[in-house]
Order: sequence, then structure tokens, then C-alpha cells
Amino acid sequence: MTKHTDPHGTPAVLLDDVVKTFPSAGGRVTAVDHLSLVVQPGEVVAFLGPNGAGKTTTIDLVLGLSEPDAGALSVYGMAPRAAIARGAVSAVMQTGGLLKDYTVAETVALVASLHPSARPVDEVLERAGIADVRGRLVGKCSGGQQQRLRFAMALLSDPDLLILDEPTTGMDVEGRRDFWAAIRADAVRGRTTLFATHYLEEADAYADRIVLVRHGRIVADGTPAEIKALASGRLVRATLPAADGTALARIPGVESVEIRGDVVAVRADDSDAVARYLLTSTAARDVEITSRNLEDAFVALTSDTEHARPGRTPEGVLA
Ligand SMILES: Nc1ncnc2c1ncn2[C@@H]1O[C@H](COP(=O)(O)OP(=O)(O)OP(=O)(O)O)[C@@H](O)[C@H]1O
Repeated sequence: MTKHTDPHGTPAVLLDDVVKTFPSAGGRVTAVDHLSLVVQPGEVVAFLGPNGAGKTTTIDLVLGLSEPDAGALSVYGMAPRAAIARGAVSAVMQTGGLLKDYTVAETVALVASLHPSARPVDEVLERAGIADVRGRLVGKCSGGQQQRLRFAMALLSDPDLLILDEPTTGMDVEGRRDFWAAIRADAVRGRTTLFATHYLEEADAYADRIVLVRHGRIVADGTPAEIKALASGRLVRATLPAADGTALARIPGVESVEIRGDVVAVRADDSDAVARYLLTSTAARDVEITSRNLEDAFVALTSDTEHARPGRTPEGVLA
């Protein structure tokens, strides 16, 4: 590993103002919209976003499978295809690439024979957790086992950069845990990992950094703790006919006030102060306090309604 990283601080992945559009019925759809991103060697970065956010399109660009309309991309300072040709990059994609009539070990051996300096087949089968099913026909493997087989194939070149598109689709809980243990162990040795996921918990648990994308743009970029901080604070809900929104907004620490009919919803750092005000100075009833979580942050940051985005953001996290 680290054979292609140099001491001069060349980023593992660099995207500078990248744009990618596709033809669509009504003209063109912008899948990647002026996206800039720098991933340093050894980082494990989650590319997190809802369906259609542009994750796969970005990954395809980094892998040199398509060309951007505008902007620049490099992988270890090289054009993506050059980096791949040097064995610096491997990918585990969601589908395809497997021949059903070969066994697991035969598949890996076949791919290994195409690499000039492949890792030993037994080693990668072990690392990917499929040594016990080495003799099984690929067509008889479960979805999770097939995914691990793709992972084994990706490990053959001992890549500096591993790109994973929804890597744990089809894996059970144990499979997921083993998979991530292998990824983390390699990250310690300097391997860079960029993975696309819908799973918030997975991004939170295993990434050093979460890049949140929406409509082809980065909407937040930070450590899981920083991204979670976007969702800090609480939501106070109550039934209060004719609520005075201005008075509520004046309570210290209040981020936003939403009034819908008789229901008022207040986002605030100090939920006690809001609840106290509602209960002592107004006729509010059914007062309810809930905390926001990562899921809320994700939904708020990637939702189409601007007002749903958090009002308060740690510096440098929200793009
Ligand atoms: N080959 C294509 N032709 C036309 N439109 C495309 C093509 N590939 C992607 N798109 C469009 O670009 C946008 C981004 O798609 P992309 O697959 O990159 O999103 P994603 O974040 O990977 O989504 P998912 O989580 O569903 O895999 C979507 O609107 C999609 O319909």
C-alpha cells in the first residue's frame, strides 16, 4: 500500500469544480453540480446522500468511467485512468462483474492472473471473510457473499485507494461488521477509502469524515461528530392556539419557530427555557420535547425544503 502516495502532500482524490450532466427528456439533468472535494491519503470518507444525489456519478468520474463536462479531477495527482492503470485504485461496485459458473476461489484466481503483482488468493479470501466458501459456485453465493467476493477481487492489487459503492448491500449484521473491521485495519496502514452509502449509522460508525451530498452538491462536510452537531439541540412541540411566534423567537437559544394551525414547533438549544415559557406564560398544552439525531440532520440537510435546514451550524461544516 502507500506505494503511490508521495511525501509532498498530493491528495488521494481531488475534484475541482466538477460538473457532469446527462441528456434527459426535458433537456439535461445535472448529476454533479460544481462539486469540489479533497480526500487526503489514509482518510475513510463516506459519501452520504439520498437517491439521485450524484454519488454513483461522482464515483464513476473518479474511476475514469466517464468524463466530466467541466472541472478537473485527479487521483494521486494523476488522471483517474492513469492511476487505475498503475494499480493504485480498486473499486467494489453494487452489481455485475461476476461469472456464476466459477467458484469463489477460481474467480479470484482468474482476476489475480491479470494482475502483474497480485496478493496471494488465499490471503485476500481470508481478508474478505470468504475463505470458508472458496469452493462454492458464485451463482450459489448469497448477495452478501458475492459482495465480499467483489471486495476480495478489489484487494488483489493492494490498492492505495479503495472506492466502494454501497459496499454492504445484502450483507447481514455480522458480515457488515467484519467488512468494516477489514477496511479500518487497512486505513490504519494508510489505505484511503471513499464509500457511497445511504446508511447513516454506517457513515457515523466507520467514516473519519462524512461528505453529505444533495442534488450533485456538497451540503455538509465534517467529522461524524461535526455532522451530528448540526443536529444538536431539541425540538419542543406544543398545542397552542394563536401562538405568538415573535415572542417565542425571542427566547434565548431559539433557532426556529414553526406554527401550523394550533401546533407550534420550536427548535432550541435550551429546550427547558422554551418549555418553561410555554407552560408559565401561555395556555400551551401537550408540551413535548424530543432531541434531534443524525437521521434528522440528514433529512434536514438533504431535504428539498430550505426552511427545514438547521439554522445553526458549526463553522466550516455546512458547505
Ligand atoms: N446515464 C445516465 N443518464 C441519465 N441520467 C443519469 C445517468 N446517470 C445518472 N443520472 C441521473 O443523475 C442523477 C444522479 O444519479 P446518481 O446515480 O449519481 O445518484 P446516486 O446518489 O448514486 O443515487 P442512488 O443512491 O440512488 O444510487 C439522477 O438524477 C440520475 O437520474
